[in-house]
Amino acid sequence: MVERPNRPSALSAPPATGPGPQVDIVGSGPSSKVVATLPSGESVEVLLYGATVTSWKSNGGQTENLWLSEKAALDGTKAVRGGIPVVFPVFGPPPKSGHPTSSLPQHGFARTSRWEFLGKSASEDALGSNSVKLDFGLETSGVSDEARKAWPLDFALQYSVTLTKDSLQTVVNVRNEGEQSFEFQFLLHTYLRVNDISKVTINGLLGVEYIDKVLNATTHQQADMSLKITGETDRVYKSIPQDTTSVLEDGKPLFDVVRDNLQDTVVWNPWVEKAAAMGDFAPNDGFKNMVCVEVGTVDGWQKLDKGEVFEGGQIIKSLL
Ligand SMILES: O=P(O)(O)OC[C@H]1O[C@@H](O)[C@H](O)[C@@H](O)[C@@H]1O
Repeated sequence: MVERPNRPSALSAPPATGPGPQVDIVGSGPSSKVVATLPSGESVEVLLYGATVTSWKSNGGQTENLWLSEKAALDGTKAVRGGIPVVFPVFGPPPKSGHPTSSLPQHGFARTSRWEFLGKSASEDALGSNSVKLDFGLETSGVSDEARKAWPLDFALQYSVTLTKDSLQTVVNVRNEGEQSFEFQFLLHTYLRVNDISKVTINGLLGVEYIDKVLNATTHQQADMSLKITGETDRVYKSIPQDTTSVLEDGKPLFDVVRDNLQDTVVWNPWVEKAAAMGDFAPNDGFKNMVCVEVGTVDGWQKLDKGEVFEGGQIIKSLL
């Protein structure tokens, strides 16, 4: 073999590519869901009804990070009690009258509409770690006649759910497809699973102003570094400067919830009486195993003119 002095050195071999993520559509009709599993075992399940994430497992598939009620309706008859329902175009009860959302039900129609699965894209980083992104779409033509009549505006939502080994990213893209401008609110109603609510602390809200819905919607300021849940809690933290809200249990970090272009966060736990009053909340003492940390834009309204787009979302890191 002729030796060439300037022979290029051998290119390093590309990393061996193992099997990629598995994505399946399971079930049929209103119960259809998309299930994605990484080769390392982590998984996510997204019901087409509401594009509701109903399960997210990390640690090779051994740790469920989301709380889902044992009585959650998963057949498209009712918004899912648990997981990550998508709230759009209004948060909470709509303004009583005089606003375009006034005739809509609490939390709008996105969580009770059937979304379309737009497809998956998988990727692998330099270290061979996989991720998978699932895209879902909902537009004006996909909502019920009732919802369209109540909010007759042309919109398109794209919702992307990306699973990595230790995180779940959920991002929405809202587009005004019509001639008229519109206003909306958006929120990701995430039910995080915890072992014992009495040991949970929530950090990252110090100094932030909040509306306390349990105290007649009065305004307060978070004075303690750590928020503890010791009773019914329903607070809207507004315009939070720091982008991460951390959930700890027994002093150990459980989750970091990182907001992207969403300024507000609702912290909700129904506690004993409210939990018992909800027909789809089970078991009754399930409130001990969950806390909702709901990122969103719900203080005031986002306005989109014709053709404009808004994008916002979260990354939840499982730190267990
Ligand atoms: O029962 P729903 O409509 O799912 O709402 C649950 C809770 O959702 C929270 O986001 C609200 O702040 C609470 O006031 C509300 O009770």
